Amino acid sequence: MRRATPRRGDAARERAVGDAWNRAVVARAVKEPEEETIPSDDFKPEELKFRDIVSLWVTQILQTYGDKESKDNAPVCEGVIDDLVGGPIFLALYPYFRRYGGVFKLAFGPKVFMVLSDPVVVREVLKEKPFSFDKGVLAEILEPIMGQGLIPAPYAVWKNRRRQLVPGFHKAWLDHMVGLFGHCSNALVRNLDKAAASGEVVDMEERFCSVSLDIIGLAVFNYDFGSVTKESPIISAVYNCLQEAAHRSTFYFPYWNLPFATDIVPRQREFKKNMSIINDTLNGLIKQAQQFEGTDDLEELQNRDYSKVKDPSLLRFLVDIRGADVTDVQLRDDLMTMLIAGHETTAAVLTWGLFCLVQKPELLKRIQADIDEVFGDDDRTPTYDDIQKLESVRLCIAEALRLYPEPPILIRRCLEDVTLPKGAGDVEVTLIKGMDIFISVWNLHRSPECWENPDEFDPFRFKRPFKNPGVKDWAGYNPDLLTGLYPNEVASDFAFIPFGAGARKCIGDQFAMLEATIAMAMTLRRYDFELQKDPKDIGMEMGATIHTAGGLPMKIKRRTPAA
Ligand code: HEM
Repeated sequence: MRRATPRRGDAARERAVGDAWNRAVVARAVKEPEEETIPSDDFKPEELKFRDIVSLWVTQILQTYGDKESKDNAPVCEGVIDDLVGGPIFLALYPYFRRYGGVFKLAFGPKVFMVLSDPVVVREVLKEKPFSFDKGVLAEILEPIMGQGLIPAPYAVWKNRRRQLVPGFHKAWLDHMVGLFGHCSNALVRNLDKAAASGEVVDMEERFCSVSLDIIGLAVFNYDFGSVTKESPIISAVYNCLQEAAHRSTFYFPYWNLPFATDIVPRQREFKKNMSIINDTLNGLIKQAQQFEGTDDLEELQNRDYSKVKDPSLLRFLVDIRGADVTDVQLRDDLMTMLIAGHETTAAVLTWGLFCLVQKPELLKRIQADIDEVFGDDDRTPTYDDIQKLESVRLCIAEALRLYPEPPILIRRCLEDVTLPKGAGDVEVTLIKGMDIFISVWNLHRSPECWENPDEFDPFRFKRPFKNPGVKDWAGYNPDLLTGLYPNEVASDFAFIPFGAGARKCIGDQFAMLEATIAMAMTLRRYDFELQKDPKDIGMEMGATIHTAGGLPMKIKRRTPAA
């Protein structure tokens, strides 16, 4: 099996690249603009991927915005910029959160931004006042790739598109997707049989990336990347474009907008070529879908028998349901956004989930026994009902999302002044119009104020209530509210937000939970795993996101499920 995208090097090299990266961008933040117009030579972003973009959003904000003196009332954490480099920024923010609390202003060098890690405050921003914020610098960096797709889209576009996209994830379609997830996960586990027989070490992160890529391609546009078995030119093009977005963010001026830049500058030519590959493929798929006249009756679409539908993709649904005002460009942007948003996120939770489980052999045995109880020795693919019964697997996925949220930081920019509730803090802070905000999902998910033994992998914590009157107006975690596939922001009163919350919450949360539960259950049912590296060396990458540095090498052994 080969991975569709270039692999990263060893952990030391990862750190070197990341270090150079952070130093280049942070150096830019503290130098006068005229001293430097290009990043230093030691920074080579060739292997940056989508997940690294988050790091850019973070560092971009560090470079561009903030007013230390503004009348926001927030505690100010001052320091030297070097304290923030040398590791992922979201990790560096954790000790400051412990020292300064759930709302503080980080002022390192000339730059300032607000860090929010308090559930009551986060509830206010995401749920109560979602339209007082936009995606700020995140939208600026993603726009050349995702265009006006849902993630970067400004409010006016977002409102329209969200209304059309959400019905696409209806019950009948998700039920049908369960079959697809089983089919693709089956290919994954069959492929692992060879490694189990030969004793070969496999990188499980790579395998999970491939299966989630194949799933998103088929589900969203009925396109088979087949990445479990071969390389894919289109996905390499996607990654290359994301790298270019990363590269662009290190420059002071948008030279790529200069006349002829896309024809003269080699990397701009490359970018243009890759964007053409992606656009040609997606446009071809859109045209193909448009050739067949379907019904535009939403009720009929949502109730159809998907087992009889030739093309059950989300694209097909969007083409059928599209309003007269939706252009092909908008459809392309929607597809591109979903391809990016729905791929590595799911691969990451599977990777970290397995990483945590192999370190707890007793727990792993218990989860495998639960899986055996549902399937016995029947080697079938899971149904929707099975997933409901597989509560402990779902809780493992949720717990992996708590400990390793992807993305670990949500980014916003204030469109108007917003006064925050106090939460665990003593003072009332006002977010000032124009200010950049990091909502630290990482801090929230590991806050000792909200979780017992927050660093412990303990999936069954979600079965126990937790309260802390010290966080004013926080309802605590209530397992009685655990009704859907995972313990969401309602059950945790915004202490657990792996899929975000409020109006801009992830539209693929159910999809992702079903997919991850099936892939995890089918993998654990068939194999035992032995980690081939010291867990301490399975570090995080330098970006603000959290894939492993160097993969998840495992030896695997076929197991016999209990009848
Ligand atoms: C484990 C898997 C996933 C995780 C952890 C995840 C996480 C998130 C988060 C945190 C947000 C909110 C971002 C913000 O508020 O700034 C988001 C938004 C989004 N996600 Fe996901 N996601 C996952 C899977 C998916 C999948 C499978 C799809 C599509 C098939 C998807 C599509 C989207 C879209 C379109 C948005 C933008 C929603 C909007 O702004 O209205 N995600 N995701």
